[in-house]
Amino acid sequence: MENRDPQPAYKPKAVVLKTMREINPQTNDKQRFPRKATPLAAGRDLFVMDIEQPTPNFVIVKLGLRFQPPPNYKVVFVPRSSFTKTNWIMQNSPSQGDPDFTGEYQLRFRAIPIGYNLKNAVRNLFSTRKRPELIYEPFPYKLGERCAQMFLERIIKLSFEEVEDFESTERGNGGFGSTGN
Ligand SMILES: O=c1ccn([C@H]2C[C@H](O)[C@@H](COP(=O)(O)OP(=O)(O)OP(=O)(O)O)O2)c(=O)[nH]1
Repeated sequence: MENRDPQPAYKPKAVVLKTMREINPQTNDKQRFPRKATPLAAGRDLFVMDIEQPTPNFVIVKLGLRFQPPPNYKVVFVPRSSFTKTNWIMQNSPSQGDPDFTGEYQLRFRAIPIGYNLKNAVRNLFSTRKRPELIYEPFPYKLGERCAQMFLERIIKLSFEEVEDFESTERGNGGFGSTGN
């Protein structure tokens, strides 16, 4: 009998992403390669391959990866949703990787203060040795742990057309809550 399945399995052809790895001798871990958490996951999880913390509220994570996407593609990095359980943010999320960028990818994170050290604040009034007044949560990801996810996206070619007016819309200039809660 003829197969009349209205939704035949969609098997898109993979776009090949040329990849180079920076192996950190400290981890020397080739296993930690962009990985899907489940077979149908949309993104590939990324691992902390190197980490620097210049200040208590600033962390640079090196992903140990360089990519050369085909010309009309870019890589995009976004945090894992579980990251919202922490008081850290990926500062330029969603971060974009240009197809002509050949360096090692890094992600930059900032902490939101979770408290105030009153004792240090008072001490700072009387001392030249400054102590930290704001309190931050420790950065949640350690070397080798999953820290974000990546996507490959098509770049849409853009050209601008300057016009005098737009077709009117129901929303018009309304934003920032104009449609109610
Ligand atoms: O989180 C990020 C964001 C970007 N990049 C790399 C890839 C990207 O192609 C390049 C430049 O990024 P972008 O154009 O967003 O940065 P910019 O601040 O405009 O700097 P530039 O003058 O280098 O373009 O930096 C990262 O490694 N991590």
